[in-house]
Amino acid sequence: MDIRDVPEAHVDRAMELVYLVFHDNPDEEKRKHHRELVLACERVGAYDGDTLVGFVAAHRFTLSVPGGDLPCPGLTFVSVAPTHRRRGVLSAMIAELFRRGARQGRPLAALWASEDAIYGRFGFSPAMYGLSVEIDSRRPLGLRIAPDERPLRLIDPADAPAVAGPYLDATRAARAGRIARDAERWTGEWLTEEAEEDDELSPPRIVALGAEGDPLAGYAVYRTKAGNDDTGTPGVVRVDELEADDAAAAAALWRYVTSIDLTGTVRAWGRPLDDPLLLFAADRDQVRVTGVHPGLWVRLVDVRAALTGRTWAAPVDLVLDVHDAHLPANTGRFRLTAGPDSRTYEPTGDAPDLTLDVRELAACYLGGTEVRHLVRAGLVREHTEGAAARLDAALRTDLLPNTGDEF
Ligand SMILES: CC(=O)SCCNC(=O)CCNC(=O)[C@H](O)C(C)(C)COP(=O)(O)OP(=O)(O)OC[C@H]1O[C@@H](n2cnc3c(N)ncnc32)[C@H](O)[C@@H]1OP(=O)(O)O
Repeated sequence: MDIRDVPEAHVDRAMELVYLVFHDNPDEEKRKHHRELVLACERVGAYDGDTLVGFVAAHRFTLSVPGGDLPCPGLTFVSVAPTHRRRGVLSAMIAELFRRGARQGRPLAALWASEDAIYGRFGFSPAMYGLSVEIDSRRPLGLRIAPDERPLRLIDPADAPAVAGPYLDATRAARAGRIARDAERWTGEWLTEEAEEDDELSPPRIVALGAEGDPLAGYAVYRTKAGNDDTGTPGVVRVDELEADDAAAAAALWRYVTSIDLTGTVRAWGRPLDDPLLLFAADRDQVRVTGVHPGLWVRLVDVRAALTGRTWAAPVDLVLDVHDAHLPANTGRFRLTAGPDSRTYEPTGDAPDLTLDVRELAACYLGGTEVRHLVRAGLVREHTEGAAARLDAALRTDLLPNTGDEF
């Protein structure tokens, strides 16, 4: 098997492989869109002779980490021909992407997993969890706080990247795990006329809080679906994104989406575990969490660059004994020292305070999982009492990591 770049001339073949393995047969417009997306990606293929039997595309993403941003390829369209499964094709393609990432200064990699069982073995872990929320909006939303009363205005989707884009950049900096979104990603992924998974949904609507000319206090992107009088099914509002300065601004936006005429259910997916809505809702029978799911999976491809590329909430000085089955440079004992202004991660011969796999480090990296919980689960070994708690204190972030940006 030959693992190499997939040239532009082979992109149609690559997409046929993708549609084959995902049981998909998209219309011409979607094919065109996928082609454009993939052309902008890094592309690795597995060739058996001249036949393309494996394919991975990697978006050239930037991910917010505590205190900054790091380059983070976003793996997608991962496909291996049914004739070539379980022969190590995916493993070989991932190994190639890791080698390139480490060489080219991209310390992270990320993906959304189609199946939980696939990616842990490659050192990926869910770095965050998301909530599905459903609100019964046949009655006014009960709130324990007063909503922000500034005016709400609808924004033309064509203006959203310019109006909401800078706002999103600011919220990205405040919450780790979020992908930078350029105008192409806004229009090509978030604001497509038709929702990919449900063609009954309306085009996207964008509502902003704050008078024209004033800075935004928040915005929501949502789509609606008409109800059915015959079956008594209420109309639905699907909230794709809702960002707000503070709880009062969030309350104003949730009140808006729950008061749209001819709808009776509001659904939101990928909400953060610490969503203030769940606390300021007056009636949790009205605002229900209907699911908790793993969010973005992250891999520390270059552990040193990843750990020194984020800021730390508390001083820490610990020896980590890290195991990485795929990237030997990450394996070994390293002393992590970090404080508000400095961070180092250097090889050491000192006795370890914690022993862990690179996969566990990925789970904790953005503050989405506590090291102590992994110690209790038998996945991290604590040699020095209190070491896990000290690492947790340093990893802690004000807001839990979250993104609903699925790719
Ligand atoms: C980010 C994304 O795009 S997610 C989408 C992933 N793609 C799909 O689900 C499409 C359909 N599936 C496929 O194309 C393929 O089955 C893939 C890509 C999931 C796996 O490709 P393969 O080449 O078969 O994987 P490979 O042979 O390298 O497997 C490596 C190991 O993972 C295991 N593995 C691979 N796929 C799975 C799976 N779906 N469930 C459980 N284990 C799996 C293999 O058994 C093997 O284990 P081993 O090392 O103990 O022997």
